[in-house]
Amino acid sequence: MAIEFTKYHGLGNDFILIDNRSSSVPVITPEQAIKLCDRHFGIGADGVIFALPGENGTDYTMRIFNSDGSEPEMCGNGIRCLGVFLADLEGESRSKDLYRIHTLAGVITPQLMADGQVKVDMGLPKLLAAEIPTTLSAGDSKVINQPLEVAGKTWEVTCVSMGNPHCITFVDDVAAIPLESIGPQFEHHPVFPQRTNTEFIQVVSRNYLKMRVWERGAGITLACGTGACASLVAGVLTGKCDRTATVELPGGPLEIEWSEIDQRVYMTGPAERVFTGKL
Ligand SMILES: N[C@H](CCC[C@H](N)C(=O)O)C(=O)O
Repeated sequence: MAIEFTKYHGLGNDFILIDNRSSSVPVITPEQAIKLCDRHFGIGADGVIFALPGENGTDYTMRIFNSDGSEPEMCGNGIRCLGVFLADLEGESRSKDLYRIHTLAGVITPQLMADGQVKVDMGLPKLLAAEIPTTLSAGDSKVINQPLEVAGKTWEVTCVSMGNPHCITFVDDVAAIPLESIGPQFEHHPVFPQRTNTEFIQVVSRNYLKMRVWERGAGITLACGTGACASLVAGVLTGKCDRTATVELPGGPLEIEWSEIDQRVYMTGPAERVFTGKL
C-alpha cells in the first residue's frame, strides 16, 4: 500500500509529514523512519511527523520520530509545519486558523497568521530539576549556571524543558564552537538520563540572540524551535536578555516571547511546503 507524504521545513529544520487521521493508514515504525530520514538512501529529513486524530477534546494529535528513530515529546518547527499541513489537508473545508494539538508535552496550539507565519503557544517552560531529566542538581532548585565537564572543559549550563530537555550554554562566539565533536558529548552525558538537546547562545543584544544547536536524536540542525524557546527562557533566568527576542538560527530567525502575563512561551516563525510524494 502506497503511503503519501509531504515534505515541509521550518527554517531548514525539515520533516516528512504523514496524514494518519484515518486508522486505515499505518503509522510507520521507527526503523522505517530512520530509513526515510536518510539523506542519501531515503527522502532526507530531520524527522517524521504524524497527524493523528485528537485526544481529550483536541483537534489532532502529533507524534514525531527523530531521524535516529527516537520519539521526542515535542517539536517547535515541526508543529508549525503540522499546522500548515492540516490547513492544506482541510483545503476548502478548513474552518479555523488555530489548532489544538495533543502532544507528549501537553496541548500545543499553532495559529496560522494572515502574513503566512505560524504563531505557537508552546506552553509553560519547566525549570526545576525535578521537571527536567537531569541529575545536575538535586531537589527543586532551578538548574541555572551549573558547572558541567564536557570535552575537558567546565561549561556553565542552564537546563530548561519545553516538554523536551534542553541544555543551554552562553558563549562569546557561536561560530567557534566545534559542534560536531562536542555535541554528542553533551547529548550523551550521564547527567542527562533521557539525553538532551544542546544550544550554544551568543547574546548580541538583550533582544537578539544567535544560536547553534546539536539536537537529541538528530544532530546538527538548521533550527530548533523548542531550543529557541528554552534558550530565551535561560537568557531571562540568567539576566542576559529580555522576555521578547529574535533568536537567529543558521536557518533563519524566530520571534520568541516568554509572556509576563501567563508565563507561557510564544514562538512565531515560518513553515514551508516543499513537495508531496508516495512511499
Ligand atoms: N530533537 C528534539 C525534537 C525536535 C525538536 C526540534 N526540531 C524543534 O524544532 O523543537 C528532541 O529530541 O527533543
